[in-house]
Amino acid sequence: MASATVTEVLQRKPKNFAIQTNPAHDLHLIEADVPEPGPSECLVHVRATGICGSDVHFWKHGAIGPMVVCGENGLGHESAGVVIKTGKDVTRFKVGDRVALECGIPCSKATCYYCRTGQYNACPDVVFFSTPPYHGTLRRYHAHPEAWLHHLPDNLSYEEGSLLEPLSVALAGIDRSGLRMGTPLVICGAGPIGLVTLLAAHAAGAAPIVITDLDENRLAKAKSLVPRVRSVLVGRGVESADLGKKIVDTLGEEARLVIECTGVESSIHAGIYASAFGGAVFVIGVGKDFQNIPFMHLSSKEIDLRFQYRYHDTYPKAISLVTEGLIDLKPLVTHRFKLEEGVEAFGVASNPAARAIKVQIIDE
Ligand SMILES: NC(=O)c1ccc[n+]([C@@H]2O[C@H](COP(=O)([O-])OP(=O)(O)OC[C@H]3O[C@@H](n4cnc5c(N)ncnc54)[C@H](O)[C@@H]3O)[C@@H](O)[C@H]2O)c1
Ligand SMILES: OC[C@H](O)C(O)[C@@H](O)CO
Repeated sequence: MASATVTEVLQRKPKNFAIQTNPAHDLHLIEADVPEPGPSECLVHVRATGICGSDVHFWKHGAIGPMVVCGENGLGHESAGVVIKTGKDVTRFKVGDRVALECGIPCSKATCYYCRTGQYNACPDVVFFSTPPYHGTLRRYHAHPEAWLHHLPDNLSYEEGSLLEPLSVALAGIDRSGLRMGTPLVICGAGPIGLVTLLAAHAAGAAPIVITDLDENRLAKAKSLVPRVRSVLVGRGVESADLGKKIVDTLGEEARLVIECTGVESSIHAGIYASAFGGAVFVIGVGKDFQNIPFMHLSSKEIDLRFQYRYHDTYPKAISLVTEGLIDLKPLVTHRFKLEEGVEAFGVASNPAARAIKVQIIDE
């Protein structure tokens, strides 16, 4: 079937709706201009965007650590879509190509140590769409540098394309954590990041695996995704050392690796107490600016406490893992909304009673 031209698409859907927040925590739908792609950019009709916890955080709290919402700020960075127009220097994409958007655009200068050495997630001049002051990709039309678009194989839906972003976070963490086949693993938190980490760790051969959460429904979801996972329901107010012991009992041994996906201090502590001598607690979750650590416990058990910040070079790997059938991201999507219903979608994503895992905003 011939691809629709930009004129046809814009005739059918002329309004470039976007979801924005601001320092007054006012989440709203706006109509933005349709951007003209630069010479090395593609204009993308964004077809699917997942709502991330950080989007909710920017809306409700106005900041994540040093990233502070200072003005009108468009949200969304888990997106996939179709190219509807190309800049004059674009060589790898044509109109009609289906793409996943990698939303952190580093400076890529040879003078940038981090870009030069491949650690582009550390580029100090990165433009990360949706992180203030940059608008996000939760909009109908978005101009994206061709270098940071990835071809979406035919057997991957736009939704799966958007889920490559949280999968990227998990893959980056798993890669740097040194997880191996047979590593006894604990995953703290069964939100989207914990669940994607579970899928990836299962595919990578971690065994046995325990996952924790405060929410029984999320643990049930984990079990439905990976039946062999063992779950620990975290009671509020339980001492972290006691919880650590319960996790060890459930795992059957002390953990060689804990991948922490909540950023909550007590959960990090429980992970530390569940670790073996020489083990590692690898923190993906983000949380309070200052947190205490059980210093002498870490010291006397030589437990490494390490962190992950976004990702680099994960999209091609993520695409292969999903295309080859090792990781199925589809069951993570629990709710779907139209772009025009974006504010309502955020209401569901931020309401625990709605039991959402991944809320998607779809624009046909
Ligand atoms: N490092 C990075 O680059 C990066 C990237 C993406 C997301 N994140 C962070 O990862 C974390 C997880 O993201 P998400 O989208 O899954 O968030 P989420 O809030 O949807 O899920 C967190 C889960 O942790 C559970 N939880 C809370 N306190 C707990 C406790 N004490 N013990 C066990 N479970 C507990 C919650 O019930 C929830 O299910 C967030 O902090 C997010 O900001 C970090
Ligand atoms: O996956 C990317 C993360 O959600 C972002 O780094 C966010 O936490 C702040 O921009």
